[in-house]
Amino acid sequence: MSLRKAAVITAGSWGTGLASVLADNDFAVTLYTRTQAQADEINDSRRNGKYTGDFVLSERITATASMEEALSGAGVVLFVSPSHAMRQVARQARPYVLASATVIHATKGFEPETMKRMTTVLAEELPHLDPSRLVVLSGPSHAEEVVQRRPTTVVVAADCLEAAEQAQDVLINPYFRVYTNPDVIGVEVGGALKNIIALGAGLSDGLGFGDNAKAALLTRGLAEIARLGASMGGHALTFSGLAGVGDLVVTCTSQHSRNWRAGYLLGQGRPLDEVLETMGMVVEGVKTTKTAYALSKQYEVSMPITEQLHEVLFAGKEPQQAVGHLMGRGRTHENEELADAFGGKWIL
Ligand SMILES: NC(=O)c1ccc[n+]([C@@H]2O[C@H](COP(=O)([O-])OP(=O)(O)OC[C@H]3O[C@@H](n4cnc5c(N)ncnc54)[C@H](O)[C@@H]3O)[C@@H](O)[C@H]2O)c1
Ligand SMILES: O=P(O)(O)OC[C@H](O)CO
Repeated sequence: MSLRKAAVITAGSWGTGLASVLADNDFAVTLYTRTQAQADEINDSRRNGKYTGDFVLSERITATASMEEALSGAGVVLFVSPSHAMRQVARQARPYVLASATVIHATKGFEPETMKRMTTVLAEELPHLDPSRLVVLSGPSHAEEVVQRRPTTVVVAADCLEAAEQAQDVLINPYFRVYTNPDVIGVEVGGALKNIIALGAGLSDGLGFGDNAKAALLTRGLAEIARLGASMGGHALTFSGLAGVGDLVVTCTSQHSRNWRAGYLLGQGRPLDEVLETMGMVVEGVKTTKTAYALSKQYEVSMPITEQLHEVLFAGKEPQQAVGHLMGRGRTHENEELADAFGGKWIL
């Protein structure tokens, strides 16, 4: 059987997870690695040790440190680099990405310097592509479970329905269920912002708080995500879907989560630099906290959890003090819109 060709850029944990899905879906996959040593390891041992441990990669996956070789003839291209590296990686890829390719990104974050979403960065760096066909993939999906073919659901969004359906078509299989969604902004913003709340949930667990605190963080965190997301142009319903609640739940409750684990170590009193060093993998929530804090000011949206986490991460505030601040704020309604909706019915 002649296999269709897909390229996955770059070869971290999620890149490896998605390469495995594509290999299972009858693609010959080329995985772009940052170093020749990593490509050699993958090709020789069928393992990507640093990122997916002992998981044995499909024979259909080949690694290369050459961007040209990775992208040559690829009808499907997946960008999965950390958000801070997306522009550089896309620029490097530009000469080799076919104009006809289905281009999907699965990165959760904003460009730190510009606060731009990843489809914006890709549209700027790949000007020969139709921007309405750029697809974002998001949702509750830890690579550790995807490589073991455990049931997982995700969402793909694009302005162009046909492009979203093409992405759905190449990725869906019996253990990887892919839904389409028209809300590119909502899906990208939801996927990025949940990492902040996951850091907070880890911090809460590291401090020894209980399930009540975590449920509060999830619920009030979702309110913040939806407020900023809607101000940026996302649709409220997206935040109650896979790219909102779904991803928030998995990232705040799973020990696979890099963001939760980083928060947990911070909660145990470890300094941020040391935590990031220990993790060895990207913890998107740290840079995203800085961006979301700035966006909350720009859009004049109240984001108290993000604000307190920002103080803890970047201004040396003690986590206990941040919790005291959150719990001791002035009294408010749970939801202003709901209070307004019931306005006539309150007994005054
Ligand atoms: N790991 C998961 O389960 C998972 C699931 C869904 C989404 N994501 C998202 O996918 C993205 C990637 O996460 P990950 O967990 O695979 O990260 P990772 O740390 O496992 O891997 C990152 C990869 O990017 C490469 N890289 C880092 N900096 C680079 C640079 N400057 N230039 C080129 N390459 C560079 C690294 O070599 C590595 O191959 C993140 O936005 C993350 O939020 C991850
Ligand atoms: O491991 P994390 O915290 O980077 O989260 C990975 C995915 O976004 C979970 O859906």
